[in-house]
This record gives sequence, structure tokens and C-alpha cells, in this order.
Amino acid sequence: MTVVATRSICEEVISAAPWHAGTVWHVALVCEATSGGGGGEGTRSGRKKPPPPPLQERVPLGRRAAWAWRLAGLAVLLLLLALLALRLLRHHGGAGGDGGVWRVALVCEAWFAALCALNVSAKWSPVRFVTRPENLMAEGRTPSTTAAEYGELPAVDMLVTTADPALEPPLVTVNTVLSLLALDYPRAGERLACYVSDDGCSPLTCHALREAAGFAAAWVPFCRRYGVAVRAPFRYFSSSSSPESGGPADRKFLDDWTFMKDEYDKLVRRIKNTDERSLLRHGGGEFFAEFLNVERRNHPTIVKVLWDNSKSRAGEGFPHLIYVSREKSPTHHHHYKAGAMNVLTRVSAVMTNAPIMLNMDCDMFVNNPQAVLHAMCLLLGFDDEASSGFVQAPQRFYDALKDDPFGNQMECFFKRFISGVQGVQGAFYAGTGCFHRRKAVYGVPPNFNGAEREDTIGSSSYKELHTRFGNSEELNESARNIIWDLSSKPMVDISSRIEVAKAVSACNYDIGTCWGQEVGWVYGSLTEDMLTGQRIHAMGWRSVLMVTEPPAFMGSAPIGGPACLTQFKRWATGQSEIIISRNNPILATMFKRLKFRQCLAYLIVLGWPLRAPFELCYGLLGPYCILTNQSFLPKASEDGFSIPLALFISYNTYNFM
Ligand SMILES: O=c1ccn([C@@H]2O[C@H](COP(=O)(O)OP(=O)(O)O[C@H]3O[C@H](CO)[C@@H](O)[C@H](O)[C@H]3O)[C@@H](O)[C@H]2O)c(=O)[nH]1
Ligand SMILES: [Mn+2]
Repeated sequence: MTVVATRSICEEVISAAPWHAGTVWHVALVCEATSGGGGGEGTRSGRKKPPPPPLQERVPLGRRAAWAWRLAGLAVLLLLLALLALRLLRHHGGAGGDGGVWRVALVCEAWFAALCALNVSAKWSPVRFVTRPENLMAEGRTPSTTAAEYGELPAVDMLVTTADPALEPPLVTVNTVLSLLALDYPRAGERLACYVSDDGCSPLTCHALREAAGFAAAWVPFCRRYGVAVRAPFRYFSSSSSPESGGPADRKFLDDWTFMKDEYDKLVRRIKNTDERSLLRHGGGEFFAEFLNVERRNHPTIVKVLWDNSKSRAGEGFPHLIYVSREKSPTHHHHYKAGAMNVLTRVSAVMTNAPIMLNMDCDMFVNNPQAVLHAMCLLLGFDDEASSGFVQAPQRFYDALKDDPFGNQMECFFKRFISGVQGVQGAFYAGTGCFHRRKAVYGVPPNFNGAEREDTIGSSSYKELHTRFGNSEELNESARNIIWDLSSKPMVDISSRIEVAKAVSACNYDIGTCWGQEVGWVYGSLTEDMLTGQRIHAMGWRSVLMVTEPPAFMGSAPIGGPACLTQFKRWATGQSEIIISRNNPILATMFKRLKFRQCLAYLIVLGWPLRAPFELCYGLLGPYCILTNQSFLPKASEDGFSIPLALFISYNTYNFM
């Protein structure tokens, strides 16, 4: 009885003060331990214990709305087919035409019809998942992961990439990192670790992060004490310019708030007023020695442990912070972000080896401090681990242009399209704001067990692991723990692993291994996210879109025309690279476990760059016909005029639904 009572008290405390969830969860675990693993009275008296409340619920979108959607989509498709039939029957091109424009229109509309068919398939079964983090601490629940024997939630390694201190100023990265360090998670200091990859090899970024670690010592407790909603300081101090604006605040809070604001202003000044040369000459002595005379594209690995929580004596503390600038050499391809992510995966493997990894771009911040708890609901909340190989949060943007004029905020993509794909094999990996199972990243199929060991990824022998993961003993040992769900005690002294971390960050480490192909982030495309997500789906994993209120993460999107064009060019190049490669989704469906309808959904996204010629051509048909006195559609007086008219109306209605 006491256990139950204590637990309900725990829950009350959480609902009143969610920022204390960590401590309370710990209390609940202690309760569970003392009650004999949650056995409770029910089992003792022989009564069947009710199942623990669910961590997630699958909510099909309203039946009527879903049918309205499907019918509208089908109507557009049928009308497009009718238009095509009309064109084929009347191939002379109707009144007054020579047939040329008629044929061009036919080709374009055939493309539109094919795309429409793919879209109808992708959006046919929309699904949404609702998360219930409050149930994580319910009676009788044992998280089913490697950490289970400790009765704890799994550890999470948080991987952040930054590449250019000019385009991605250190202060931006600092805010991303601070928001991650201040996440709500039970015993966050021990179970979360933040790794930053700096492809710019900038002493300024390293300096800024070191300063941030100092600031975090005050910032994290402040956020936890007052349940701060947005934990990226630039956002917090800009959205609530005065703490009184939200109603009466007590004296202590006002004092703390003012102190924190002063400290943040000082931090900003320290970061902005530092210049590289004086930093290398006078600042930090030994600390920056490794940055002396380095070239951005030609330098050895630099690894710095900026904060080691195991050395802290204060309370719960906050996550470790590690800076990594991987080795670069003009003779080795660095594989852009995919290369950086693979290095971070290996470095985190030999240091903390968490079974879950969160990936964030440096221009994003955590907008919901309970994001990891929500993600855990989707990672632990299914009976079958195959249901969630990765959990992706929708990309949302702050200070973005209204109505998304350039289309790079992907409003429609994340609102409509993805909830449909969710009903097939799951959301696409979008490159940031995504929680992966390390196992899935390592190329292990779901529910991999001993029987499959011999023929799928080979035996557990070290030789096999070597060919797959490279020649680091420490990395192979950590991979073995992940692949076969062996529990490993968390690393205590991460500083002792710096040399190992440097070895696995070498620019030639990948060579002759499976990294970049079957293991880690896949090389060969500028949109490594699509390719990597597709490989995980092709192994039979599903994925889940994590929709929370407030949104879990916020990022920034380019707001100028030229910057958007550069971004689009990169995406278009990356997607074309996938379509024409041996990693394309059609082959993955034929020879691997990518579902057929998921393949169609991938084709819509990967075919995006091919749309432009058809759309441009069709758009120019109208003006061309006016200038040459022709018509590419049936005239109002002719039979068949009602088809394009109905198509116009139904297509626009469909888009507004
Ligand atoms: O050599 C490189 C190049 C990029 N990055 C990092 O990769 C991230 C994404 O690059 P960015 O230039 O910001 O690309 P975006 O178009 O804004 O990113 C979107 O598209 C990318 C490619 O599809 C995804 O990887 C991203 O997660 C997604 O946000 C940033 O954190 C960069 O710092 C590196 O670490 N090393
Ligand atoms: Mn970006």
C-alpha cells in the first residue's frame, strides 16, 4: 500500500512541477525496488495484475475526415485520367491546334497523374501517435532495454553537428547545447551526454562551448527549479523580456532571473568579443595548443572533454559535454554531415555507448524540455521493438517567414503527407530532431537474436566485428553490447577514453569497414538523412513521428531567396544521387524489407527535383497558347470542357482540406 501511496504522491508532484520529474521518477524506482520489482499486493494474493497504462496510443485520424481525404484524392486522380483519355482520343489537338501543345500537355499530365497516384497511396491511411510520459513511472512498468536490469530509462547520447563558425555562429551552437544540457530526464547527469562535432575546427567554437559549460552550472539548476519552458537562453530571455509579464512573480525568482540574465549577457560578450588570434596566443595556455597552426581541411583529431559530470559533486548535475573536431586530410573524402555523424557515433560508443542517440543540427534548440520523455514513450511503448527503429520530431522553425513562401519550412510535408506515411512504414528521417536506436544505426535488423546470428551479420566473433566496425577493440566491445543487448555499466571516467576516441575519429578509420554503407550514416548523397532512414526501413524497422505540444524542437530555415535556392540545389542533388544509385528505394523493395507503399512514398520525395521541368513546361503552355492563338484545353463550347473545370475545382478543394 505504501508503494501505491508514494507513487500517487509522485504523480501529483510531477503534475504540479514537471521539472522535478527526474527526482520523482527516481523515487518511484526506489519504491519499485523495495516492493520487489513492482510485484505489489495483486500478485501476492493471486489476483491478476492489470497491465500498466500505455505509453503511447495510436489514434487514427477522424474516420469521416480520412474518407473525405481519400475521396477527394481519388476524384483528382480520376479526373486526371479522364483528361488523359480525352487527349488520347482527340489527338489532333482540338479546335485550331497543330497537336504540338496537345502532346506536351499530355506528357505533363501523365506525370501529374503518376504523382497523384503515388500521393493517394501515401496518404491513404493517416495515423497519429499520442504520447503519455506520465505513464513512464506507472506501477508494473519495466523499460525493456539494455538498461532494464538497473530498472532505469535508457541513456541517450545527444549528437550535434556544426561546420562553419561564420555561417553557424558559435553562439547559435551554444544555445543548442545549453537547451540539450537542461533537458528533463531522470538522473540526466549520468544518462545523457552531449557530443559536438565541429567540422570547422574552430577554436572559437571550442572556446564558446567551454564557456557554455561554465554557464550551464547555473543555468541548468535554474531551469529545473523554475520549470523554464524554453531552455535555449537566447529564446528564453527574448520571449520574456520581463519575468513579471507572465503575472506576479516571487522575490526569489526575480532575483534569480536577473542574475541569470546578467550571466547570459556576460557569456554573450565573452563569446562575441573573443577573436581567434588572441585566443590562440593568450587564452587558455595548453588548452588551445592543439588548434595552433591547424588548417581547416588538414588537421589531426581534437577531442576535449568540456564537462565530465562524474567529476561533479553537486547533486544531479548535468550531462557530459564533449567537443570533437575529426581528423581531416586532403587525401580523404570527409563525406560532409554523414562523415561527421559517423565519427560522433563512434566517439560516443567508446565513451558512453547509450542505446539511444538523438541527432540535432546546431541551428536547432529544444523547445519542449520533456522531449526525451516523450520519445521514450515511443521507443519503449510498443510490444515489438521493430515498431520504432527511430522517432522523428517534425521540423518546426522559429522567426520563419509567414506562409512559407519558399516552401522550405515543409508545412504540408509534415502536416499531411507524413501522417499518411506514418500508416505505412513510418515517418522519414529528416536529419535533425531524431532519436535512433543505436542498434538500427549499426545495421542490425529488428528482433535480432542468437538464432539469426550466424547468417545475418555473421557470428559474434571478433573477426566479424572487426570487418564491420573497424579495428578498435573498444569500439567492437561496445558494439557487441549494443547488438546483443548486453548490459554494460556506464563509463565512469570518460576522460580516460580520449586517445581511443581520437583513434576512431581518424579520417581513414572507415576504409575497409562497413561504415557509411551498412553501418552508420550512409555515404553517397548530400541528403544523407533520406538515405540513412531508408536503409533503416529497408532492414524491416518502422519509425514514428513524435508530435508534442509544444513542439519538441525548433530550428531556423533560410529566409532569403538565394540562400533557399542553395538549399534546394543541395537537396535536389542529394535526392537525385539516391534515385540513380544502387541504394534506390525500388531495389530496396525488391531485395530488402522496404514495404511497397513506403517505396512509393520515398519516390515522391526523391522525385521532387524531377518535378520542375514538367511544372515549368505546363505553366508556360498557357502564355504560349495565347501568343500563338492555340488552345491546350478543350474550349468552353467543346465536349469535355467540364473535365478540366472539375479538375481545377476538386484539386483546389483537396489542397485546402
Ligand atoms: O560537412 C559538413 C556539412 C554539414 N554539417 C552539418 O550538417 C547540418 C545540416 O547542414 P545544413 O547546411 O544546415 O543543411 P540544411 O539544408 O539546413 O539541413 C537539412 O538537410 C540536411 C540534408 O538533407 C539534413 O542533414 C539536415 O539535418 C536538415 O536540417 C548542420 O548542423 C551542419 O553543421 C557538418 O557537420 N559537416
Ligand atoms: Mn540547417
